[in-house]
Amino acid sequence: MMMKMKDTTKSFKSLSQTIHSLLGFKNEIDSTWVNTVCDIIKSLPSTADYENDYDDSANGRDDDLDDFLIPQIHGELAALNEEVCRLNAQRRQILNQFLQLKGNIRVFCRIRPTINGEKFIHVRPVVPLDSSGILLNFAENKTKLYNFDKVFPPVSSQDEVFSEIEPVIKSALDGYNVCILAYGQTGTGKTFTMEGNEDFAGVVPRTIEALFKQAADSNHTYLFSFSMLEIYLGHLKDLLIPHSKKTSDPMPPCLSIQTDPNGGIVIDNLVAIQVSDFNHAISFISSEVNLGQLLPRIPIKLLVDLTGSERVLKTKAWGRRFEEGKAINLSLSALGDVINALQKKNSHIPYRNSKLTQVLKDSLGEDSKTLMLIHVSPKEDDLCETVCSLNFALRLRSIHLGKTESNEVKTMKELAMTDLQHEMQEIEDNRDSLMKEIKKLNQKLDFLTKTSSGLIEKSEIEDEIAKTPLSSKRPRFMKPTICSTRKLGTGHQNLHKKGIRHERRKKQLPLSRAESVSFPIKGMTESYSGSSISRASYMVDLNESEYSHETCSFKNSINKYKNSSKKSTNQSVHSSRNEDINVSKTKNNNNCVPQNKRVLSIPTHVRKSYGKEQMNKIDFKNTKEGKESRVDHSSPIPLTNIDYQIMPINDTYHQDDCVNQVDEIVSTQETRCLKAYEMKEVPTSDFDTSVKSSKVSFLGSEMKDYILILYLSVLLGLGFESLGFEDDFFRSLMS
Ligand SMILES: Nc1ncnc2c1ncn2[C@@H]1O[C@H](COP(=O)(O)OP(=O)(O)OP(=O)(O)O)[C@@H](O)[C@H]1O
Repeated sequence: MMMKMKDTTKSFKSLSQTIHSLLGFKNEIDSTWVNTVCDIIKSLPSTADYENDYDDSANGRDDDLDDFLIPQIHGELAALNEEVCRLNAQRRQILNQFLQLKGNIRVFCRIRPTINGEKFIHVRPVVPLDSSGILLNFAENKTKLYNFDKVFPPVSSQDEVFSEIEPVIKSALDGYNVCILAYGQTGTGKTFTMEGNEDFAGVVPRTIEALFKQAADSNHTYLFSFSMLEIYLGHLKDLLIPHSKKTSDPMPPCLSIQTDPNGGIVIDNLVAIQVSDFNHAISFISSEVNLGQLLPRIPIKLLVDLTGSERVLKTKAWGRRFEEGKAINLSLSALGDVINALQKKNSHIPYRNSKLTQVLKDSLGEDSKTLMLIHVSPKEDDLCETVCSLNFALRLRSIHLGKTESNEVKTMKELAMTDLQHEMQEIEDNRDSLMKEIKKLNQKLDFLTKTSSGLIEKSEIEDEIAKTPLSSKRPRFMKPTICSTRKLGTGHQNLHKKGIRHERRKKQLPLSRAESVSFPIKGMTESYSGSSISRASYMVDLNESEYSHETCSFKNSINKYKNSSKKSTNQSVHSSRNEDINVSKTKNNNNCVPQNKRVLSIPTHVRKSYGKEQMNKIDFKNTKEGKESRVDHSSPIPLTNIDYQIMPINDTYHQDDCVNQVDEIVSTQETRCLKAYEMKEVPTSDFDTSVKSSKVSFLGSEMKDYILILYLSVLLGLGFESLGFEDDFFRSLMS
């Protein structure tokens, strides 16, 4: 405790020196205000305390205890992992039993609701009876009953459809081949079911999400890769390879269907892109036929959106469309034959009759789970197509059912399935809680092993810090001292602690500036105005010579602008604290800049306060009327590079005496850095035309002075703001 007090007092003692040296105001500034600040800080709990505590606990821990704890945790982990493996195997087995009871090949039927004011003239041609039956009114007083494994009536939701599919998706991660096919006439909702739309996500995005979630929850590492294959007129096409537009473009490599030594199907030359997360994966989904592949050694070809199954004659197609129709029907018929033969357990399965069935060979095999989603239209006009689709389904189903089951058998089956479902849920819950325990123990183990070897991850410490009450954190006032120690060359913190602070700043900054930062967004079609940027956070970004904060701000601003209403051109929006840096707007889409560029301009009121004379000293290269100034930030920027982008708004910065006192501090390094920037275009609507033609060197001493003062003020402002000293205090400091 004494140690802590001593350290903290030392920091406070150096505070006045720090402030004096930062400002170069040694003689002018009355130290009473510094003492006042010190008193306030003393009364506040400090994260220095926390960090000392942390260090104490890390350094002063009993090594013998570690030696005892680490093997004990290893033992616990091994036991838990074993139990998880056991539960996984049990769950896999039960899921498989459940799916076998349900049927490895199942046929569902979804009836599209009426859309766009569709009306029935006579009777409804397709009437859902219950969860598995459909009544078809195909002629006056003539009906036919069709049974399915599941019927989704027009009112059924995407959720309901997916809940039936989900167990099959789970079994894909258990190593079973899975194939989900959407079949039906054009316009019956195949794409709606498979892809859905923004409001009603379909099977594809839900499946991908479920796969990633399940992979994340499991204690195995999965590698996902994506391929997209289209079968058109009997030819294979890789949808991940862009279409060649010119004849001179190189031809994409030929795709061919091969069989690997294990009997699995491999498409030679098909591009497979490794996907890291859900969003990455989903960005690839847009094709007619999507074949997903899951590695390692668990190939699943799923989510197949088949082309419309309508009869060629009905469509009155000719030429290429006729050929298309023929090819589609041939492959669908071949698919029916394959499923038919599989259901009959024939010794010969006619996979080779079409490219579609060749590609799907291993997904339609004996151990695979296949779901066929038949889509039908509710319209009378489509009755013939509906009959065709239902008969296609019937062909698959009738064999599948073989001997009809008695009601008793059906009920028993259902009861058994419900039991299995409960059992599975219980196992999953148990496994989840074990996984949580494993995670905790792993964290503990990491901490122990790293602290005993002196390696503590920043993030772990951050976590610990985040857990401590806010009041125990060090006020941000102390941050400028890091900068000052750097400037004065008296840095004493070890890298580890610097890392903590840097990381912590990263976490804190967006909070302090999320409301006030904006950058132009690529692709914005409307003009918008940028809002002011928090000087404090901005300066810290540059001070660290890093752009991670900037990126974060940029993302914030993108989100902000995505959500915000459009604002008028040339209107500068400022944060509540009259911030000093203004980031301008683009006027039209063409002027939008890449993400690594920022558009900066000087708002009218700043220009006014700055004065024409000072503005004339700015060297705006390539200035053009009506356009924006562009600054390339793609290369790292040293500490003071920001200089000529910052325009002080607050009049207090204009005091000449301040300017004179900091003059000598402006280094030649800044001059060099300034040249790294190119300010190409500046909005001229409010500008004096003399600014445009001005080629006077920017490095006027007054400008440099303003900039430096602003910089120093910002450093101090960081701390004062945290202490509750807002602008008033900041201004009084400057004056
Ligand atoms: N269950 C549903 N609920 C609401 N709208 C639906 C539903 N099913 C289909 N639709 C709508 O019907 C229209 C046709 O659906 P969709 O494009 O999915 O048909 P499709 O069978 O994929 O056609 P194609 O074979 O031409 O690709 C779309 O506007 C779709 O939004």
